[in-house]
Amino acid sequence: MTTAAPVDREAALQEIRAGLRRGQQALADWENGRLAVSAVPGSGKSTGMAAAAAIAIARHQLHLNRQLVLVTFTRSAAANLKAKVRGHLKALGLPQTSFTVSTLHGLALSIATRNPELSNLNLDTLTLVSPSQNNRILRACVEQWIVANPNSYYRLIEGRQFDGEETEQLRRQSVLRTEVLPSLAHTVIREAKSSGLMPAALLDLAQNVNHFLPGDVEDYDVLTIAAGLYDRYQTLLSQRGWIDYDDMILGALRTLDDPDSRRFWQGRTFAVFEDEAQDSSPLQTRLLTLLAADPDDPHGEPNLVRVGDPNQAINSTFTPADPVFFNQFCDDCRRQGRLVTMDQAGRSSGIIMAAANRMLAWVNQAQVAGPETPFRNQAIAPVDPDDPQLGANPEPLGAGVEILSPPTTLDSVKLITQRVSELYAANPETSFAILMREGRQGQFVGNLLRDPDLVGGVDLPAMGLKFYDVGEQDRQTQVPEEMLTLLQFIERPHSADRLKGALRVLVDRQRVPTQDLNALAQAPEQFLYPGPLDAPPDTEAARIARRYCAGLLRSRLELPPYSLFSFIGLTLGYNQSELATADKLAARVSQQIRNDDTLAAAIAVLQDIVGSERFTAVDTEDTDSLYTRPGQLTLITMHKAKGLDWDVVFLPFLHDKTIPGTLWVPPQGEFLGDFTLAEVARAQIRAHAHAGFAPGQGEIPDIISAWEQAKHLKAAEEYRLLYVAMTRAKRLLWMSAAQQAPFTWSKPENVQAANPCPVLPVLREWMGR
Ligand SMILES: Nc1ncnc2c1ncn2[C@@H]1O[C@H](COP(=O)(O)OP(=O)(O)OP(=O)(O)O)[C@@H](O)[C@H]1O
Repeated sequence: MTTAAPVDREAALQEIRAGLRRGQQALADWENGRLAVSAVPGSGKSTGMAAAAAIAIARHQLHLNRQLVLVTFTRSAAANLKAKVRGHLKALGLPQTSFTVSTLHGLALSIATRNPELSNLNLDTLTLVSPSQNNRILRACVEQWIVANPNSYYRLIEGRQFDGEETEQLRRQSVLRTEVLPSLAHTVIREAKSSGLMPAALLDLAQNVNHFLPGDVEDYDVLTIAAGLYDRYQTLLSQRGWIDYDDMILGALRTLDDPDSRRFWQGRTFAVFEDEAQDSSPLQTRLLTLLAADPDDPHGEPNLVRVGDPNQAINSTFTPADPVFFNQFCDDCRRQGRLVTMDQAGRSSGIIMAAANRMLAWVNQAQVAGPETPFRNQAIAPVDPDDPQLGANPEPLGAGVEILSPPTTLDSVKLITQRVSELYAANPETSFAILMREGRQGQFVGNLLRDPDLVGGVDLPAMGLKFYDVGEQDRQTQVPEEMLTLLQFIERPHSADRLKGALRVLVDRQRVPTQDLNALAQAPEQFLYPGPLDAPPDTEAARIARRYCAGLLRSRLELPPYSLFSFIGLTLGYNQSELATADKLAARVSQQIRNDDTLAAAIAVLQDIVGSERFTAVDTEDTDSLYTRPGQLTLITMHKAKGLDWDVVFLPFLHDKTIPGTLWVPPQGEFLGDFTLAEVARAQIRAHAHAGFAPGQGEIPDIISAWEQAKHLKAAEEYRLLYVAMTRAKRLLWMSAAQQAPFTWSKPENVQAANPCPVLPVLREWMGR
């Protein structure tokens, strides 16, 4: 027998550290307590975090019962980080069980479901409410609220003025019942719940709202209405035994309220490292801080390392995440000498970083998004000459930054095609992306690019360039196939093939540990229902597999085929969009089996769907690298592009109507006033959540001030989104605003004169300096 050569651990540790740049090393040198790492785009946050994790594991000799908990925002980020940490641990000869990597919700769910009696969440019985079920619940809440609050409802119908005319009354009722109130409920529940506010607390908050308004402005007591809707929502969810995403976090927090449980989790958690910390809600941060605390010194410093870029916070208008919180954490840490700034980035050419810096400085100084500045004052710097990253800060292509204003949006696309063909001809290994603000712009571009005649005869595919339209591909997920595999197992669990198929899916989705599935599947009956004389594999991994399989089989007895889809989605740990796909699939299948509502019929329909071209499963192993392949032009939204990069990035439709854009009051809702109730309520709740976080915050603003704040919030976020988009480019950042642009992107052919986003003239002037 040969033994592996002993690892010179100290040398290996030094080597890992030497592969880091300055800011990353400061992260790797963390020893205990809190640490804030504020990082610029392209600075290598995950590279730094993976190395820091491995070093901490080695230094503190962590193991299965004393682990480092790494938290990331998405599952693919979790997979990437895990692979990096594993690589380091292998080199160090350290146990792979010394750390976990999960998404925040994944972590919360494992804490909550380990002690169902404390969290009230039981993995065997809970159902994650799907988006469409959620919509139905919201509608039900609205109907119940109307019955219980006829006066408030009538007050809304009256709006700012009303002459009592009957058809107008009916129209207003319909707008309120189907649009305004469901949207208010949707926004408020999310916002309040993730800020840790339950309905009663929201009602209290409503008492503090300033109602001194000018005489001509209608007031509606929006938060009281919102609290009423929220209260009903909670009741309906619990009656049905459903949970939403925030309940997972709340369930975990309830578990940690229990002293024994808290001691258990805190005891096995040595420290928490959080990535993308700018995107966490207050509730999520509370969970991580609690977990990171020392059980013997609960009020001492938690071992909590939070890494993020407040300037890339782009979820604040649809989640309660707000860069205010992470900025505050950074400022607190700075006062104690616990702030690391990772300001060197190797991704882009100097001119691209300089353009992003110029944009950031101008937006902050011009106060284009209200009195608060959208960005943390933090410039991106190039790396040192001896930086470990090969080819850091590459030479620019062309001018590095190119800004155009062609006559129409069609001309923009023609210019892009032209530029791509030149650059691709010069170097077929170049990666390209067109980043759009909204999906409909993507459809417009996609349609043009698929027909060379429309774009001046340049035939990119004929030149060999690959084309990846992410919006289009998104529909092709693995969801249908996985559903089919699990339903087939549920239908015939005693078939070894089907059992194995199901186990493979469970392993691939990281529900069940990797193991020899043949050993489990060879005798399905014994594996699933072992009798006293049977000796099925009895490892921990096998027991986990059995538990999942038993849960699936039980669901067949308890649920109609339609509901099995979301149950399976939950079992497989689907993310929100995958759950939405599962839901859509369920709707489609159940429509086709209306007359034969059986599992067999559902399977037959699914087989058709999976077999058809439209739903061909894509390989989602590593979507990031699929999006950024060399020799490919990728069409993707700015939001999705976060975290990725390309040699050449096109930002074609930068008009002021989209960036920063304006908050919109739909015409049918104008009878209420020049605002939307949902945005008003959001800003009011946020003012409360930010109390103590941002200067001057804390008072709950009146309806008019709240609407003003909502506008600033949106503008600030749009500028950050533009910053994210600009910093995706490595060697050429191409930006344009056509002189004419569509009034709405649902009708791209209807163009009218359009102004550029105010950043463009500023950058142009700066370029010509
Ligand atoms: N120390 C290093 N040595 C070698 N390569 C590095 C190092 N640090 C970062 N890189 C490389 O730099 C690139 C950018 O890193 P990464 O994607 O982690 O940046 P980021 O900070 O997450 O950027 P963003 O926030 O803009 O998405 C990656 O290709 C990574 O491999």
